[in-house]
Amino acid sequence: MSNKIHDTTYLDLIFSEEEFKEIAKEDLPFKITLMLVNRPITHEIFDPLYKFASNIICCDGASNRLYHAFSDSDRGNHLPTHIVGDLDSSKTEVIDYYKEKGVKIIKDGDQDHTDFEKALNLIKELLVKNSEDESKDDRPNKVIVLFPFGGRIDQTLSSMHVLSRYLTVDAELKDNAEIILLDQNSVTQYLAAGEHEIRISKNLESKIGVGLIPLSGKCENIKTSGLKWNLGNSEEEFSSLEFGGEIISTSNEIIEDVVTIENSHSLMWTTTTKLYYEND
Ligand SMILES: Nc1ncnc2c1ncn2[C@@H]1O[C@H](COP(=O)(O)OP(=O)(O)OP(=O)(O)O)[C@@H](O)[C@H]1O
Ligand SMILES: Cc1ncc(C[n+]2csc(CCO)c2C)c(N)n1
Repeated sequence: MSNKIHDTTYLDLIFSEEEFKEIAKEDLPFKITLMLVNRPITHEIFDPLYKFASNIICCDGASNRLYHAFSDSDRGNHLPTHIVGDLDSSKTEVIDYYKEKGVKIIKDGDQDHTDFEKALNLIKELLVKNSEDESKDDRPNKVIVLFPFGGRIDQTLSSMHVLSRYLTVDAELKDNAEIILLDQNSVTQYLAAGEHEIRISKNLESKIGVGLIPLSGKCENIKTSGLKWNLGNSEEEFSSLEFGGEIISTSNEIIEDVVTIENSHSLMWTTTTKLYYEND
């Protein structure tokens, strides 16, 4: 059982008013790794994050997205650090361009695992290796998976499945990093079984459009505080949530500065961004 603080207030430093933008990425109290999947890149999300990222990993065809997201003159200022996958989606000219610029290209033809999983394994290697290094950068690691939603449902559910496994079966990455899934619409993370304290970013996340959704079987016992519709009320100490069962929690709202969640089984926690409500 884990007892953890999930603090996305660090996003306020990045999606902030001008005063924070002077900070160098080396001066951040944490290290950012970006993982791009093969979906359209939104500049209002990507550009501020890029400035602060130490590793930028493209899952295969995400390399084409990054290449075409910037003009010829600006492309060299937005290089990834790694491209990983079976490389059946990356264009040859794109790979050649990035190779020439010194980007690490890691080809893995395995057809039983997605490029998403291959990229997560690479991140695990990079972060775990770093944590064993003498001259290590020992700041906490924030991994941000960019633009994972809104495309193919098989790919999206596969990404959720892989992440869920990383929290339950293979905890090595979880122990070395905090992973969020981010696009212009939502901020999503997994909560392993345990007790959690959640603090959201004021600049990016909205207090409405909140969800608690179990994706790894039934969450037998759950109790929350700080939400408009809490689970486990005064009469019954715990509630249960089950995808396809009686209830899951969607369109919930945050009403206190800190949300607490006590859950017997892992869950997905998701908030909606302010950008979503501004653009909808
Ligand atoms: N339409 C999509 N919707 C959501 N995620 C996607 C979509 N297409 C690709 N991805 C994500 O980006 C990663 C890289 O995708 P890419 O298109 O390069 O390879 P792929 O051959 O389609 O995927 P894979 O080989 O992983 O099955 C995928 O592993 C997946 O996580
Ligand atoms: C049961 C099962 N279903 C689908 C695939 C196919 N598959 C899964 S991941 C992937 C992409 C590799 O980049 C491919 C082709 C499989 N191997 N096993």
